[in-house]
Amino acid sequence: MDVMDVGQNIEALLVTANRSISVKIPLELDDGTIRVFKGYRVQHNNARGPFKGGLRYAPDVDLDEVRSLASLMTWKTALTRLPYGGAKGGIAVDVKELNRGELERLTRRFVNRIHDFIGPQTDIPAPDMNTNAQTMAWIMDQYSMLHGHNPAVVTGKPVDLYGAEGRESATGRGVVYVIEELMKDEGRDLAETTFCIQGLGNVGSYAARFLDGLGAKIVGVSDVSGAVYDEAGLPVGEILEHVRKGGDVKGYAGGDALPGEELLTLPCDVLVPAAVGDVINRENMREIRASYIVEAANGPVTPEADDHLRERGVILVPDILANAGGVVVSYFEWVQNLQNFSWKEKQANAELHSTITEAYRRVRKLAKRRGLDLRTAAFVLAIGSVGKATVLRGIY
Ligand SMILES: NC(=O)C1=CN([C@@H]2O[C@H](COP(=O)(O)OP(=O)(O)OC[C@H]3O[C@@H](n4cnc5c(N)ncnc54)[C@H](O)[C@@H]3O)[C@@H](O)[C@H]2O)C=CC1
Ligand SMILES: O=C(O)CCC(=O)C(=O)O
Repeated sequence: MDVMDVGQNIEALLVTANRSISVKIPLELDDGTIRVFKGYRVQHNNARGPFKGGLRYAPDVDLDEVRSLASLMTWKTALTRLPYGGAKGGIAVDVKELNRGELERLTRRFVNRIHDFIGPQTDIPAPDMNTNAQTMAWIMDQYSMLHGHNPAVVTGKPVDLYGAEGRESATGRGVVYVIEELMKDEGRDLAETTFCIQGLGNVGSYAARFLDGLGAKIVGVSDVSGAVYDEAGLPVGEILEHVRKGGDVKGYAGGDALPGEELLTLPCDVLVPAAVGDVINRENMREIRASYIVEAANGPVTPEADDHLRERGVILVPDILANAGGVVVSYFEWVQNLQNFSWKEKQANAELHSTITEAYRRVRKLAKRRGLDLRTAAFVLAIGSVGKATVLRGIY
């Protein structure tokens, strides 16, 4: 906060979440067992508009994690100038332990617990780790049973059910738009640049596909099962097809198989962590060999590792910029739902390109002007914008 002109009183307003919701979700499994899950929704700030942010299903989800992810959403929507605040939610559950019907009931019961706190002008959830368009369809349906038909309560829905063309690929596409700008600024040719990507879920797989399409050389990829490396470049299309059919990276036969965590320290020019948080940390920060890190995941670099990498001259594009493509196209979906109108994917991609490259340009310009790293510059812009909205609305 000290590189910004944010007064202490405003600072106190910005660091605390507006509302933190924790709920108990009892669920009867198909075999008759009763399990009790914990669900969360943290609404961090709505000075600039309704709360907005994803829902994640993972065993280690807790209130602290959701709280910090919710604040990232506030800065992300501000940086990209979307008329939203920030929120995040989740359920502490291992999705592999539940079947489809059980997951549907869990999702619907979660909505029953939080429906009074969400809504198209209040708080609009979206997909994140281990949730997808189907999860969003269940949320829309359950919310509509309680409040009347209302597709705009959630984004990232299936295209056949009020979803926006382009939302599924938007986060990975945005990551690649940012990489293209970064490479231009750094005077590098994508075809001569090597990439390692951690995570081949929604974000990582689309980022890999689009980078491959641009002729970039992807030398390493990983998922929770393991990593694969080939310094000559991996056959990305073949790996993605293997994953699409339900396979994991460990089960892929080509390239050199490695333990998953080794992906992060492989020799490459650009490292794209696109999986979970805190993976680049005190344990491995000295072994990172990439010159650039593009944070496709939320919070993949701990503050200590961030300081260390900055001192070493590694250029890092922060999550609130690099992975903002998802929420940008979520915004387009929301607008289309409110207008009962739908755009073609080409339009969504073009608007995404201009929104994200414009945000990147503003960050890069400020960083250059004030001698800041890209993360600090992005936070200066985002926090400044939320602070200004807070003051303009008036505190009483
Ligand atoms: N889905 C979206 O639109 C957005 C997602 N994000 C962030 O991107 C990241 C990934 O999200 P999604 O792709 O949606 O999730 P996902 O659930 O579709 O995929 C997650 C991927 O990470 C892998 N993974 C999990 N733990 C791992 C580990 N310890 N090491 C290596 N790989 C591991 C999984 O095997 C899977 O390939 C998360 O941090 C999420 O918050 C950010 C913005 C939007
Ligand atoms: O699409 C959205 O509304 C939010 C996506 C998200 O959770 C994120 O950007 O981290």
